[in-house]
Amino acid sequence: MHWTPEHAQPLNQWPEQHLDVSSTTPSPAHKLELPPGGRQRCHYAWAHDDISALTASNLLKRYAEKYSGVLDSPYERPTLGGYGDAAFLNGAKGDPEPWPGPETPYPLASLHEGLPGTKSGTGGGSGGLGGSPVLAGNLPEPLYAGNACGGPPAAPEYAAGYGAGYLAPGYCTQTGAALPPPPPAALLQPPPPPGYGPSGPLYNYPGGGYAAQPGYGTLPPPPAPPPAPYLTSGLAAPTPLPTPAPSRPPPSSYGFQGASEAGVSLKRKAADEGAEGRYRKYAFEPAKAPAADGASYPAADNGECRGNGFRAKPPGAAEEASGKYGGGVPLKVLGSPVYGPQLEPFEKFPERSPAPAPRGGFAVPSGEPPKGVDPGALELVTSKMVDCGPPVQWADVAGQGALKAALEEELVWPLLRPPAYPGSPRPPRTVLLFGPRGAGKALLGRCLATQLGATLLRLRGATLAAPGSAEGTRLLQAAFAAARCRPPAVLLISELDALLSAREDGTSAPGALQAPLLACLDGGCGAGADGVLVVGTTSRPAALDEATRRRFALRFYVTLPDGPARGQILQRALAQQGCALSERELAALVQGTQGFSGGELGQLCQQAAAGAGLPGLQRPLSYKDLEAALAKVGPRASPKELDSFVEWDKMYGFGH
Ligand SMILES: Nc1ncnc2c1ncn2[C@@H]1O[C@H](COP(=O)(O)OP(=O)(O)OP(=O)(O)O)[C@@H](O)[C@H]1O
Ligand SMILES: [Mg+2]
Repeated sequence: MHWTPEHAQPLNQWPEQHLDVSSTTPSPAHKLELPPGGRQRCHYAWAHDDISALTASNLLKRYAEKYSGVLDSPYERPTLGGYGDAAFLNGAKGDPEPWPGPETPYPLASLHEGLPGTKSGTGGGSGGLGGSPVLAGNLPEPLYAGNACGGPPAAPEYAAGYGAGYLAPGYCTQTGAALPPPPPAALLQPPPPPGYGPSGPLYNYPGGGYAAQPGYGTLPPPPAPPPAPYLTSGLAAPTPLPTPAPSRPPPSSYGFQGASEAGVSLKRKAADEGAEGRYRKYAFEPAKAPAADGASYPAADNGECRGNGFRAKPPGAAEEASGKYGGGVPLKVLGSPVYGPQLEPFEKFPERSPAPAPRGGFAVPSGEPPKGVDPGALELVTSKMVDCGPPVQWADVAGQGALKAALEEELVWPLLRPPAYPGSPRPPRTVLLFGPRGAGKALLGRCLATQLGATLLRLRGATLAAPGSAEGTRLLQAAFAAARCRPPAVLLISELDALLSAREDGTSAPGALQAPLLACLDGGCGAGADGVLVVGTTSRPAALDEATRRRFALRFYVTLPDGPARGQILQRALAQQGCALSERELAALVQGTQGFSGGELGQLCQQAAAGAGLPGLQRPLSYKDLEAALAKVGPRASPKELDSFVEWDKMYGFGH
């Protein structure tokens, strides 16, 4: 390029013409072919001459702001002298050494194309000065992105495709009008994507990704790492974030039924494993001599249970601590008070203490004497229906380990523990035990009363229904009233089906006590009543209509005793008669009594004693006596009947 008259224009007009940001095509005249050093000097001389003191002051101020942003940025910057504007600031005065610029002439066209608002000849839009790595990458001059002003190339660790677009080129020499606003801090401090650090391999962003950027002021946030198809070959895709671990499902409720099923099943499995398991207290007590008071199963919960809050107690301690059917030690351990004072022998209700202490959710006394109840019926109930039998501990029930654990966890514990907070689920107040006759349903009902330290009232459906509907209703109401009057109380209604007398078509027979029963269940166990647990038992669960069935919050199948349980029942029953069979004989007897219920096993022993003509136990029973009795006593429950229990349990039972 040669000298033209244009260059003879006054220096103060040159910037308007040659740095016009609206100019689209650089004039060839703008290109200087001076040696780099001389060109720089020339430029700076023009600028220095053109800028007034005020403008210089403003520029200094603006650049000071800009540099403060750069200094704040976490990026490692090139040395200050590497920026063209540093040279601009220092000008000819402060630049001691000549710039180590390239030897080749520097094209001014690059400066124009990099200015904001400059219409590129290729239609690429304005990327701002060095704002587009794509633009920089496409330029034939490799040093453009690093320094458009003839300075040294950008720091080598800042590859043109990465950080250079944000930093170095944006600070090249510009007039005050063309200066872009300082880049936002977010742009100066974008954390490099994983695997794309400044010293990492060059990453080529897609061209379209930067072309639309109008300038620093409106730059979008740094782009996220693109998907794998955009990656250059050999560049590993960013490591995907590890999939977050699935959150645990929230607990459904804090109710007793919300207990972890796995935990429950484990416990029940352990209970089934026998006396060595964690729930040793569920193990049937070995045969013992008859108790001094004549009770068949002396209370002896010395199962040394650990971990469920109930502790073993020395024989007789339960009676001493809490009287008959007192909760005793277990209730103390649970933090519930002992239900001792009212638990006298159940010939009559004892006198109530004037101000009973609160005893958990189950033990809140009604405080109201029964009203509207026939006094005669009430007297009859209190004198005849209160159970005075010995306490029954879990260990007194042979087998049924899973069922016992379920009853304790889902019924006894929630009843003994007061609600954790207002509005917490109300513990169940009704439970239905169904199964073959003599399977131990009533025994379990008595055990529940013992565990709760509750007064036990026993009703028989057949007895209530016998005198007629009116009389049966009076007795039923009196029983519920008596239970409410003296909480805690367990109302054990055996042969529940006898109260309903359901027909084949599902309707009730005339004179049945279904309606009074439902009314009593709603009133005696409803939300307004506390301290009463109703245990209904039946060997005909199919006779229960839906309304009655729904009134029982829990429904458990009481199965026939299995082999080990049969052996335990037989051992204890025979021990009471002074009979000690050898292991082989006992095993044979257990084998021969398959399908027997606990009640039928007791009948077998009685029959053996009667057949041997030994009412007074002159001699111990022998195996032969039992063999002879086996010919007369057999299991009553047919396989078909047992199947029907299983089916009903599947449909309406709670399993265990
Ligand atoms: N698992 C058992 N362990 C010890 N004794 C048992 C067991 N099952 C039943 N018995 C004994 O069998 C007899 C009958 O038991 P229970 O009255 O509880 O049976 P049931 O299921 O209520 O019968 P029903 O349906 O006729 O009312 C009782 O003496 C009881 O002690
Ligand atoms: Mg019974």
